[in-house]
Amino acid sequence: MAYDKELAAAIKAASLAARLCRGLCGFQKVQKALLQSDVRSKRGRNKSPVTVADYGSQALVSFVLQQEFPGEFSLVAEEDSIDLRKDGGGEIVERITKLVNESLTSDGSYGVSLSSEDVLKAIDSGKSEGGSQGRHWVLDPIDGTKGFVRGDQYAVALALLDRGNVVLGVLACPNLPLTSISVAHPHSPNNEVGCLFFAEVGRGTYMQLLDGSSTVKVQVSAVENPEEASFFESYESAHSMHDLSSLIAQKLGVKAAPIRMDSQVKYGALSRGDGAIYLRFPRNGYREKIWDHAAGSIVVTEAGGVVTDAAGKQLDFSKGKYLDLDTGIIVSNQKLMPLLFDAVRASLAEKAKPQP
Ligand SMILES: Nc1ncnc2c1ncn2[C@@H]1O[C@H](COP(=O)(O)O)[C@@H](O)[C@H]1OP(=O)(O)O
Ligand SMILES: [Mg+2]
Ligand SMILES: [Mg+2]
Ligand SMILES: [Mg+2]
Repeated sequence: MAYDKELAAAIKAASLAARLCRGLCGFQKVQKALLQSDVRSKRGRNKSPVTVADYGSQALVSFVLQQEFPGEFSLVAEEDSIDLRKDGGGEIVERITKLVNESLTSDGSYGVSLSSEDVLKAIDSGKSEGGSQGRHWVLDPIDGTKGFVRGDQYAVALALLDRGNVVLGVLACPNLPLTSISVAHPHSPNNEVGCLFFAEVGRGTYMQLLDGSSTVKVQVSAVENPEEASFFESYESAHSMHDLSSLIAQKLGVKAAPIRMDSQVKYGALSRGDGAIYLRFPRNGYREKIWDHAAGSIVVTEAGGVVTDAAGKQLDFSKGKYLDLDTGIIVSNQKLMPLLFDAVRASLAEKAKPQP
């Protein structure tokens, strides 16, 4: 219907990018494990890691979308080529170009080989600022780079904004087990892994294997009693305040220990009912980016869930690269949300009180 062609292209682009990442760091191909030289620190104050796979994934998704939609094209994406163009970047650019070309050859649809400059240009076409007018693709080429480097969870997250609203989202999750993850088995190394979630506005959320087979419609958990609910939060305590989540969980009466996981895989797992709540409270001063929540939020809302900030407001993706938020992001099903919201408000008030 309205966005069918865009959704098909997004699934193709994210699947190819996931294949590129998997070749470097997957349970199936551990022999091709990430080399030390493949991981860099970004410039600036926030020296977050970036790898050849982050760049390769962004180049590939950008190239595929531009092939599928020649003409007007706008992409808001996490990475840029500034560090790659610096002296000494040549070798890493060659590695990225090789990875991108191997992925394109394995797919066979485009019959081209990209030069290093083509790859750098593809990465840089993600410089759009987004906004409330027109259509913009939104990409996190690897969401959860720290998880990727550790061999844990990560996602290729791609969404489309139309006049400021997220209208479709795809989350490729190469390390997510096909069956439910739980507190007891957060990693399930013996289980088959690799899922892709996709959602289009008004049409529900689906999960399939990364090869495109076995598509099923998914729904968030129907749990109404907080004592039976389990909750997700960041693996990294620097990304979200674990002490605040545990206070909220305690006030709510949640019994289970938190399931700690990297990236928007949390939204995917929640959309199929693996847990009932996701709590995210970044430390003061951190500004959330749209590419960290656009795909995940539509995957959850189309599966029947609710995603708001800590004041209960819907996330607004129309303001450019950043989300303008009150304090944090909370996600749950319709039934639990009022209780969760009360527990969040009470916990924030308690934390704000001066300590005796
Ligand atoms: N200091 C930070 N606080 C919160 N989130 C961060 C911080 N630094 C990076 N991130 C981003 O948070 C997301 C990971 O969230 P989670 O903690 O849920 O795994 C990623 O998008 C990561 O970026 P990146 O895409 O570079 O990995
Ligand atoms: Mg990053
Ligand atoms: Mg991210
Ligand atoms: Mg990223």
